[in-house]
Amino acid sequence: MSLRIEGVSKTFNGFQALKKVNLEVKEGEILALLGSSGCGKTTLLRIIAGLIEQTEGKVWINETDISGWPAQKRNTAMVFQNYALFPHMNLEENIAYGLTLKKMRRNAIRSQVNEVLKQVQLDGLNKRKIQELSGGQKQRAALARALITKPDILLFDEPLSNLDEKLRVSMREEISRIQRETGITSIYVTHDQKEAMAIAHKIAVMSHGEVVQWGEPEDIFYRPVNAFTADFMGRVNVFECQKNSQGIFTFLGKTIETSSNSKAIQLLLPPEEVDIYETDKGQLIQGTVVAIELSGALIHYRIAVKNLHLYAYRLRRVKERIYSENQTVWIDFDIKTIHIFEER
Ligand SMILES: Nc1ncnc2c1ncn2[C@@H]1O[C@H](COP(=O)(O)OP(=O)(O)OP(=O)(O)O)[C@@H](O)[C@H]1O
Repeated sequence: MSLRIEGVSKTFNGFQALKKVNLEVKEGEILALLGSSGCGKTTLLRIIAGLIEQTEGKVWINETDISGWPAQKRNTAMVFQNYALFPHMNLEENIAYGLTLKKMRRNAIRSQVNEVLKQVQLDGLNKRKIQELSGGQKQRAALARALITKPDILLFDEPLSNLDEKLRVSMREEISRIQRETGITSIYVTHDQKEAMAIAHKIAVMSHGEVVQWGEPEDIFYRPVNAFTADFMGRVNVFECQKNSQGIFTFLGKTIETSSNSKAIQLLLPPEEVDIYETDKGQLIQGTVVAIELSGALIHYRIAVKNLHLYAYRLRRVKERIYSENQTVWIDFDIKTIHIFEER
């Protein structure tokens, strides 16, 4: 099933939480709604589920306008951060709950429960009490409970926020796998850009109730439309650049080719594109290492160059030369790797 959000706005007592949001999720795809707290992600999810009603706009599933439909008619299922499992029921009863409401036969329920338990790799734990499950297992249980209803649209509301980093990584792989296998069109709310990049076919970056940019993860990461998206995607090295007296934009002595008519542009110099040298090989730019941070297999250098500070990320390999604080270094980058923002 495909999902389309058309000009959806939501106002709560005069406060506009969503402003004319337009989005589309193709059949079988995951769209990540990415944004900081309060930007309207959950509100949009709840509108799709039919838990609240939009002030204006429409929600379409395939070619059907479901805007006025009650939640129970929509065939969506939600997976929550806090699992929302029933503590007085065991695992099997929790998962069967949606089907018992539909008054299905017990044998049919049992076989479907076993099937989804297998899918989320909890098979054999049917009689476990909820409080005897780990955080990761509870999240699998919550997913199983959503899957058993065979929803047209799966809605994930920050499902991994309560888990530690290692478990988050393995669970997002798991969600990806299950989503691929079932092919259920999904929306995944998160404030974590890494999670969004890892899991989604498309990402919508939201701010103050609006979609700032919407596209493939690679586009959003490498070609953010403005400094807000760049910052949200964890991209450092955003600079402003003025036209010189000859009407040319230059950055650290290099000429930028652009057809921009404005007096100033904003650009991103990807930190992974900055090379560092110990000695001047000619045409290099002199700087001083101001700070060094180790981030897993990467070394983040902050380097003072002329009147600005820029970051250079290098892979921390055994053979890699490691520079020290206050060391004079020379840097270089290919001017073609800079990205100029469309919007300011
Ligand atoms: N029922 C409500 N009444 C009044 N204001 C609300 C209501 N629900 C949400 N809001 C407001 O709408 C805005 C968007 O809220 P929403 O929960 O959608 O944000 P979010 O992006 O999901 O944030 P978080 O990541 O913190 O969950 C917030 O400013 C919130 O306070």
